[in-house]
Amino acid sequence: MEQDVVIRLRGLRNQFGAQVIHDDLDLDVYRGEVLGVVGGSGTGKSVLLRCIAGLRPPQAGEISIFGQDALHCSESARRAIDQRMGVMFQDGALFSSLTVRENVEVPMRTVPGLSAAMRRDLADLKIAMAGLPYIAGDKYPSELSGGMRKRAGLARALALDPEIVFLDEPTAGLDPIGASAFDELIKGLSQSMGLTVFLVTHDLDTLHATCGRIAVLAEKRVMYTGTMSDMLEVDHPWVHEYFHGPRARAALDTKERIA
Ligand SMILES: Nc1ncnc2c1ncn2[C@@H]1O[C@H](COP(=O)(O)OP(=O)(O)OP(=O)(O)O)[C@@H](O)[C@H]1O
Repeated sequence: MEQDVVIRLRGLRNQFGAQVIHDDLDLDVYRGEVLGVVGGSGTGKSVLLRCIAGLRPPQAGEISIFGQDALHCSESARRAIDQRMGVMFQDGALFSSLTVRENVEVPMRTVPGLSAAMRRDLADLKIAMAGLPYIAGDKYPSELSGGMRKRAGLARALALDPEIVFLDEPTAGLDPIGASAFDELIKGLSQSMGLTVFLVTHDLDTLHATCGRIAVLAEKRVMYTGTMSDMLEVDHPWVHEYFHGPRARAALDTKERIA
């Protein structure tokens, strides 16, 4: 059966001044999958995420999202695309002067006809979906632990019932227990809501626990895509070191112990 492509990138080029980050980059993301995006530091994983999420335009190439040209459409068409996607940044990127509930309500303010009471109820639902206790809604970001801030960032990314969520290093800085709880949360949300997840990570445990497919950024493009088993067969030096190094072996041991 043909898979439904929700994000299609072709010939993408991103550069800052003379520094070319991506050149002729192609990638397809399928509906309902959790795609793990990996690559050495500075290979442009975050830049790619921001580019697809509409936060910076590429210098060249095509981005199609939900079958629509996301670069050359009207502003209202782009807004409609954006409303179907949510982004969670590394540190949650929450507004420090707003409570968690108010943060989660921010994207809802763009939706006409939602009363303040409805926004509040919906925000509480998203806060619960992200695994936070009800009381967290009244807290300010500075009053939360790092893990709770990430969950609050996830609740905000889920605010508009997105079909795609972008997660930038969701487990960075979490202790192993917090990280594996977050992995379970992502997996659960993806399975229960049919979410497509574009997940930038360095975390091999997260790749094992949540990702059906992996895309490797190297040499300015997506060099390999495939399952974890496919990655183990790749003989590119960085890919081999990453998937066969000591940390990879430890992650594999953990996975086998849990299975
Ligand atoms: N706004 C910017 N202005 C200039 N250069 C930038 C900007 N944003 C990113 N870069 C450069 O683009 C390159 C890719 O950055 P990016 O943050 O996407 O890498 P990454 O793969 O996510 O790295 P890491 O794994 O270390 O987080 C880096 O060399 C970075 O310095």
